[in-house]
Amino acid sequence: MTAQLIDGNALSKKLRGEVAARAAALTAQGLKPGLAVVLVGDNPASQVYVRNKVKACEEAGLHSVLEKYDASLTEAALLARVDALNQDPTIHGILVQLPLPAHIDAHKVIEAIAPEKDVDGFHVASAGALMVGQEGFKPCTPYGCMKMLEYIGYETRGKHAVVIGRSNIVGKPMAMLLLQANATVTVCHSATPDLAHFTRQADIVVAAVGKRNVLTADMVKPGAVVLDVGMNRTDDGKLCGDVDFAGVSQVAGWITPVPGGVGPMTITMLLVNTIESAERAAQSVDR
Ligand SMILES: Nc1nc(=O)c2c([nH]1)NC[C@@H]1CN(c3ccc(C(=O)N[C@@H](CCC(=O)O)C(=O)O)cc3)C=[N+]21
Repeated sequence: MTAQLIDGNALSKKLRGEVAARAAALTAQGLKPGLAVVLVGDNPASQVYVRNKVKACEEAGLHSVLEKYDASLTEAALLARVDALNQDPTIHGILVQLPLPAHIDAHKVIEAIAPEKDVDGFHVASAGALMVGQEGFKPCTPYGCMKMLEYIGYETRGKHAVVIGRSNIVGKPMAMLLLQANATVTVCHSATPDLAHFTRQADIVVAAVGKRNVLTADMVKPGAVVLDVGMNRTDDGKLCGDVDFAGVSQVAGWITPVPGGVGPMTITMLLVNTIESAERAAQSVDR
């Protein structure tokens, strides 16, 4: 292994400590920051993620409410819950865990969240703000990736970044953040004919496809930074990313592991967005 590891757990520990200090200061002022997590159905992966989010809140001194509903919950009932949380002054962030059951229109639910409580950064208003460079919540996973680049002191200006994947929650916002950080950005996806042609030119590769071994050693420029957003399982049930870690870590300069890389950073940035939202709420009360 020649690449240096970008340790998402270590960076998370540092950043969550900062969140905890800000949460303590707000709490002392009489405003306890609060996150509501809404889970519909019994997707086993979602159960684990949601539990991790609630646990992270507790450890950082944030108040959290977990609302669990069974898969038969109607769209109207969910929209009514979101509206109640929008009105609730003890809640500063609302996260509706995805995926939602097929009978519920996820877009409709996300658009129902008040943008000032959209700590996932999934609302069209948040996406639009990111696109035009206005203030708004950044989606947690790409935001966490940018923090990892900052952590290793990586200068993105003038570098070529290749993002593999074009989802609304990772690929597209990742490209926007890198662009804002003065990188030259290429977005590749399932219809890109020769992926390796692009990745071989990249100083930064972000793999966000959801498929194992999308990126192999022969596709990586020596010294490149490789950020692995994938969350997959090997045949024997172990968690793994989109990157062939064993091979790519022989060529790359920096690499994120899975687990212990981007995953914990996603939760960390959720806490950061929530504390930010609570601080904004505190300021609007002060005035
Ligand atoms: N509204 C919404 N917001 C989300 O942010 C959201 C979502 N829905 N739906 C599902 C995905 C997935 N996601 C993860 C977050 C952290 C880890 C994480 O901490 N992973 C650990 C390992 C966890 C394990 O062992 O399973 C790691 O990589 O080290 C993983 C996955 C957030 N998501």
